[in-house]
Amino acid sequence: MSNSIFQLPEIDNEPVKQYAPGSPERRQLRAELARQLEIVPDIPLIIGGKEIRTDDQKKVVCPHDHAKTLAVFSNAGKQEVDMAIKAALDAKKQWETTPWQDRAAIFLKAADLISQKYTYLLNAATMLGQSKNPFQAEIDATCELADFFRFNAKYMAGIYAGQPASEKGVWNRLEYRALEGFVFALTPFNFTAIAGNLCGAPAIMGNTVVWKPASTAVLSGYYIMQILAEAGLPDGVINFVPGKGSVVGESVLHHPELAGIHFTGSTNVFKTVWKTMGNNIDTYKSYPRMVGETGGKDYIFVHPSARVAPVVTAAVRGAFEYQGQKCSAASRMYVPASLWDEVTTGIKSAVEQITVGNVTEFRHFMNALIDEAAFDNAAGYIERAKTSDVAEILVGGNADKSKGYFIDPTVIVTTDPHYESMTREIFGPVLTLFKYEDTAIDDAVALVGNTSPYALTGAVFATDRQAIHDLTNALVHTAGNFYINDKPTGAVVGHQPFGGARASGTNDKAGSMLNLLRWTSVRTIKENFVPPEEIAYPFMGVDSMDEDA
Ligand SMILES: NC(=O)c1ccc[n+]([C@@H]2O[C@H](COP(=O)([O-])OP(=O)(O)OC[C@H]3O[C@@H](n4cnc5c(N)ncnc54)[C@H](O)[C@@H]3O)[C@@H](O)[C@H]2O)c1
Ligand SMILES: N[C@@H](CCC=O)C(=O)O
Repeated sequence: MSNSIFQLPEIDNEPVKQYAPGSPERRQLRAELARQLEIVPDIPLIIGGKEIRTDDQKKVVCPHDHAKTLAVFSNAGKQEVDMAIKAALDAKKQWETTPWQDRAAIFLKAADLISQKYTYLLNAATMLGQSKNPFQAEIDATCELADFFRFNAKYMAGIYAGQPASEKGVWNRLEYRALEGFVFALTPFNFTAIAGNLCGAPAIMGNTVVWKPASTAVLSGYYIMQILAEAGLPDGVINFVPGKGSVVGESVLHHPELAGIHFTGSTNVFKTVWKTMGNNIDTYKSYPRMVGETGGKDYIFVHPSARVAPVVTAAVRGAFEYQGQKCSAASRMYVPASLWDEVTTGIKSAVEQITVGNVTEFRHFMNALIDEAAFDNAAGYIERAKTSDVAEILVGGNADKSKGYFIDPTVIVTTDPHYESMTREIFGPVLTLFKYEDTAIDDAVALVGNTSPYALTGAVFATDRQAIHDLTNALVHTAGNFYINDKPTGAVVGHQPFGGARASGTNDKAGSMLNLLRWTSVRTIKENFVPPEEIAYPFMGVDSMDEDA
């Protein structure tokens, strides 16, 4: 029985633990890292709550030490993907009719498990498997994931409270149904929180999910599944099927009951998925919802009135935190000639202080790139810049993959605003600077919008209020997350809903009500308490024959 309109508990952001020397959290994290380095979990597929293993075994390795196997996992084949779809469809009836407060309670409990009992488990798995330092793991695997789960409960309740007006004698209601069918969550390697949210957001709205994690993030994904099970998520609501994208995609994208895709990853993969779905449109029972957050070529634009110290900090943190493997990472920067020497000197000297290394040595600001393909791609840009006529390396430029996939933070300076590292997403620790003449500022502003197809994040630095106003207007379509005097990374759930447009995605704003709205299909119900019994309209009741004459 639930004869109440329940209020959720107060929802707040998870505080960030600092891991300072001597702190208890630092000790506990170290112990958990050591424990995880001693074991090699054998990760199964999880379908309908059952653990399933296949002969197609793969490894999760430490990016900072690629000879070290962290876990082994089963890859799904077609048969297992079909089982996962069936499990999602079987679980649907019960889950979509589960009262909203029970769905909310499961995710609120999961958030508490993430932020307390399992914080070191998830943070350590994210550090070792995805190569994050303690701070980057904490803001991702603990804070952002717990925030997504808690704020989604709040947004769900807010959506459900949205009801229409009713005229006298009538009750109009909106029923926020789950989508008809199952949702496919296709998740990237770089944020444990994003992976959890791409499954969690549709699920809290009553949908059931087939989840294909990135192969390099299977370990943290597996722990999310275990936490959700402990929080009470029924079997089959989320089905965990690591596997090759094309194999998993083949069954899922051709299934008539595909109700939506919740994707985060590269632009090319999303376009491929979209094209496949477009070609299959006659197969589907409904028009599947397409929600995709994709790549970026994020900028920092420095106005001549800017203060240099914050620009330097934003450039270094924005470009090199997590080795530049954030879709939001600053990767191109426009600097006025009047500030050029000061800005480049500041960036160079800050970058020279950065060390790159093993995640278990807490002194490093940066760690390894996720895998060899990511390493080769970023190193390629650096090597080409070394021999380019229009580019040179200001600082950095070393790369070594012999033990781990390490690349030094690297700053390229170019005289060509359309040079390849100004236009293409690199997804590595490479920042490119372009100097503009102060007198040609309008041309430089125009470059921001027409240099790359992306429009994810961007930052402007200025102290002149008119300049801030003008830049905000001139750059209106260049970024879905626009920052004034701050770095373009580090959006917080409930504070800066996240997502971009153009080639950067459908801009359905993760961490907001706007995203959850995509996972519901509304039924409007009109109930008439006094149904009319007359067929004739009132105007037909004439007073006399004269009136019609
Ligand atoms: N805009 C955002 O919010 C956001 C956030 C995080 C990451 N990203 C983007 O994600 C990318 C990095 O993540 P990634 O390397 O994991 O992305 P990716 O596109 O390589 O992979 C994303 C997911 O798609 C799967 N996949 C790959 N090829 C597939 C195919 N042909 N069919 C079906 N599935 C396939 C992968 O296995 C993975 O699970 C960057 O481009 C980054 O900008 C965007
Ligand atoms: N939401 C994150 C980026 C996610 C993409 O990788 C940020 O704002 O930095």
